[in-house]
Amino acid sequence: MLPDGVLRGKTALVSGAGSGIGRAVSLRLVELGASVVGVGRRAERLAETASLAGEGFRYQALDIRDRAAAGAFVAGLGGLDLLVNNAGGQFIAPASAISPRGFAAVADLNLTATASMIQAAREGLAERGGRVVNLSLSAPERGIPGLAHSAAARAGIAALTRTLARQWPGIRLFCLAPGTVLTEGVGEELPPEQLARIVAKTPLGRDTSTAEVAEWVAALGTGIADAVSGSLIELDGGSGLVAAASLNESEQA
Ligand SMILES: CCCCC/C=C/C(=O)SCCNC(=O)CCNC(=O)[C@H](O)C(C)(C)COP(=O)(O)OP(=O)(O)OC[C@H]1O[C@@H](n2cnc3c(N)ncnc32)[C@H](O)[C@@H]1OP(=O)(O)O
Ligand SMILES: NC(=O)C1=CN([C@@H]2O[C@H](COP(=O)(O)OP(=O)(O)OC[C@H]3O[C@@H](n4cnc5c(N)ncnc54)[C@H](OP(=O)(O)O)[C@@H]3O)[C@@H](O)[C@H]2O)C=CC1
Repeated sequence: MLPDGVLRGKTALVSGAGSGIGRAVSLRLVELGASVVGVGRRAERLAETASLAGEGFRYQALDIRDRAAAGAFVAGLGGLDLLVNNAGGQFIAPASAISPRGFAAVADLNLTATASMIQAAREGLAERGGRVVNLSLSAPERGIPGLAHSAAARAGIAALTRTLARQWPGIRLFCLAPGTVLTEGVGEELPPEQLARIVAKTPLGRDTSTAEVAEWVAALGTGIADAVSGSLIELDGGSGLVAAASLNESEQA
């Protein structure tokens, strides 16, 4: 448990703040004293987060894939202590059924648009010795049947995180990779029985809660882990050790 007020005076930008992990992260950062700016496409979901967070949270409807709007918004924030790139997602499909446009849409959201967010925030983060936390998937480098596009994009973000950690030593960058977090979003993609089977295959036999992800993001935001940069931290009950997630019924498709 982090001490009360540990993030007082800090400013954070959280993408995908209107639901699931992004909402939990935003609420925890505000609870610890940070001023949080939340973005996402659906203003009504962001407004719900705002009503739960109270003072300390403001929001803007924004599609991170709209480069011009996102770049201008992020640069306009000025000094930034923490950027949480949580907006992301994909559709589940066998690799053989992913069209070039489908691949490009997922690669854009989870890699290229996310990279643009980091680039747009670079100066504001550097001014304050800031930190970046990129939400990823556990063990994308091992391959995830059903998520060829997303695994490729998330492995790309892990490589970008390592590269930027070398090139921008004034900014700490992390990838945080949950295994299964039982959010509404994941529930729309996978039926409960399949989620239960994936969770049962993990060494710890458990899912990861939104509160656990939020606590990790907040902790990374405090500077407690400033001896680290560029790392992929797997918060997944050991799922990545055994490649527990296979989202297609058949491994081969
Ligand atoms: C159990 C643990 C492991 C799971 C861990 C992961 C958990 C999570 O990520 S939780 C979050 C869950 N929510 C989501 O992931 C939903 C997010 N998805 C989206 O927002 C969208 O699917 C998108 C952004 C990825 C794509 O949106 P958009 O650009 O609007 O896409 P279009 O509808 O224009 O389609 C573009 C292209 O993609 C093809 N496509 C779309 N859906 C499918 C599908 N289900 N199967 C195959 N192909 C699909 C679509 O057909 C288009 O291609 P063309 O037909 O060639 O034009
Ligand atoms: N739940 C899980 O088991 C796991 C989740 N993850 C990752 O964690 C992150 C959060 O997932 P989770 O909370 O479960 O799912 P959600 O679907 O609830 O969260 C995704 C968020 O991203 C926002 N978003 C999507 N596309 C865009 C866009 N183009 N511009 C701005 N915001 C966008 C959505 O808001 P809106 O639609 O309003 O734009 C939504 O708030 C995702 O990156 C996900 O892939 C990783 C591993 C496991």
